[in-house]
Amino acid sequence: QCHQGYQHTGRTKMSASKFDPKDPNRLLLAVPKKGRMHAAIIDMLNGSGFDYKRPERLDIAHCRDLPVSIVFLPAADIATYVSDGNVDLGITGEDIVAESGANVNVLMELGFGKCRLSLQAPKQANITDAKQLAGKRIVTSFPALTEAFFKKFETEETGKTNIKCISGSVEAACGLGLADGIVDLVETGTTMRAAGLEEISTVLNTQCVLISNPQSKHNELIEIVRRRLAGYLTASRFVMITYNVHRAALKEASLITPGKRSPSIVSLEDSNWVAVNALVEKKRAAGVMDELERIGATDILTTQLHSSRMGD
Ligand SMILES: Nc1ncnc2c1ncn2[C@@H]1O[C@H](COP(=O)(O)OP(=O)(O)OP(=O)(O)O)[C@@H](O)[C@H]1O
Ligand SMILES: O=P(O)(O)OC[C@H]1O[C@H](OP(=O)(O)OP(=O)(O)O)[C@H](O)[C@@H]1O
Repeated sequence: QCHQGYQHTGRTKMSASKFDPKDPNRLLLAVPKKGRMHAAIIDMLNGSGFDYKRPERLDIAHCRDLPVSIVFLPAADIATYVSDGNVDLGITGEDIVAESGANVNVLMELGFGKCRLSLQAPKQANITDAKQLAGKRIVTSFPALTEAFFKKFETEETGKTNIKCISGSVEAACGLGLADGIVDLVETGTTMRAAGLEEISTVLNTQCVLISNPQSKHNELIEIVRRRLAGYLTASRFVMITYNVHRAALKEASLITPGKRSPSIVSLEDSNWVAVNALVEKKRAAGVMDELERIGATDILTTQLHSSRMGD
C-alpha cells in the first residue's frame, strides 16, 4: 500500500472556474478510482451537483463550483490517506476504515455498498460456532479484524489462530486445502455458496461512509460537502406525493401522509377540497397511494426529487 502524500499537480486543463485549480488550499476529497463502490459514488457526486470533469487518465478533478478537488484512489488506501491528512475527506467502506485502524471521523453512512464480513467454513465440516475455528488456519484479506475477532475465542488449549492474509479469491482457500475457514465479504452469498462454504458468524456489517481527517483546516467546506451529499441521499430516498382530498377526509389523509414535519395543505377554489403535498419514502409510495385512493383522494401524483436541503 502506498501511504505517501498526494502530489497536487494542478496541471489539469479546465474550463473557466471562479476557484483556482492551482490553489494548494483546496479541500481534497478521495473516492475509489474503480471497483464496486465507484459507480454509486460517481452517481452520488453528480446528483449532488459537484461540477467537475475528470480528465482522461488523470486521478484528480477540480470542481468549478467549490474549492474542492476530487482525488481518485484505490478504495483500500483511502482511510489511510484521510487519517494521515494527505486528503481531508474520503468515501470508502467501513470495513476498510476498521481494518486500517485509521483515526478518522465517520461523518455519515451513505446507505450503499452494504455487505458483511463473515467467518465462513466448508459446509461439509459442519462447524456451528466460531469457537470451533479458534487456533485453526484462517485465510482473509482482513487480518487485523480477523485477529481481533478470534482473540476472544482463543484459550491455552486452542493456541493462537493462524491467520494468513491474501489479497483476493479468498473463497478458494478452503477448497485448496490452505484454510479451515475464511473471513471474507458476503453480499448476495453467491460466491460463498459456489465455493461450498457456509456462514458461521458475522464479523462486521459494512457500508460506504464519508470520513474526514479530524485535524483538517477545512471544517466549513467539509460541512458544505456533507450537507450536499446528505441532501442528495435524502432526495433519493423520498418522493413528493400530491393529491386532492375532501376536507372531511383530511385528518385521515394527514395520518397516511404525515410528511417529514407535516404535510402542506393548500385551499382550492372548491372550498370543500384541499390539495396536499407531503414527502413519502419511495419504498412506501405505492402503498400510500393505495391508501389515499381508498379514502377518496383524487389526482394522486408522485414526483421524483433531484436534491434537497432538509436539515438533520
Ligand atoms: N459484494 C461486495 N463484495 C466485496 N466488496 C464489496 C461488496 N459490496 C460492497 N463492497 C465494498 O467494496 C470494497 C471493495 O472495493 P474495491 O474497489 O477495493 O474492490 P473491488 O470492488 O473488488 O474491485 P477490484 O477488485 O477491481 O479492485 C469492500 O471493501 C466493501 O467495502
Ligand atoms: O456475496 P457476493 O454477492 O457473491 O459477493 C461477495 C464476493 O465479492 C467479493 O469478491 P470480488 O468479486 O470483488 O473478487 P475478489 O475475490 O478478488 O475480492 C468478495 O470478496 C466476495 O468474494
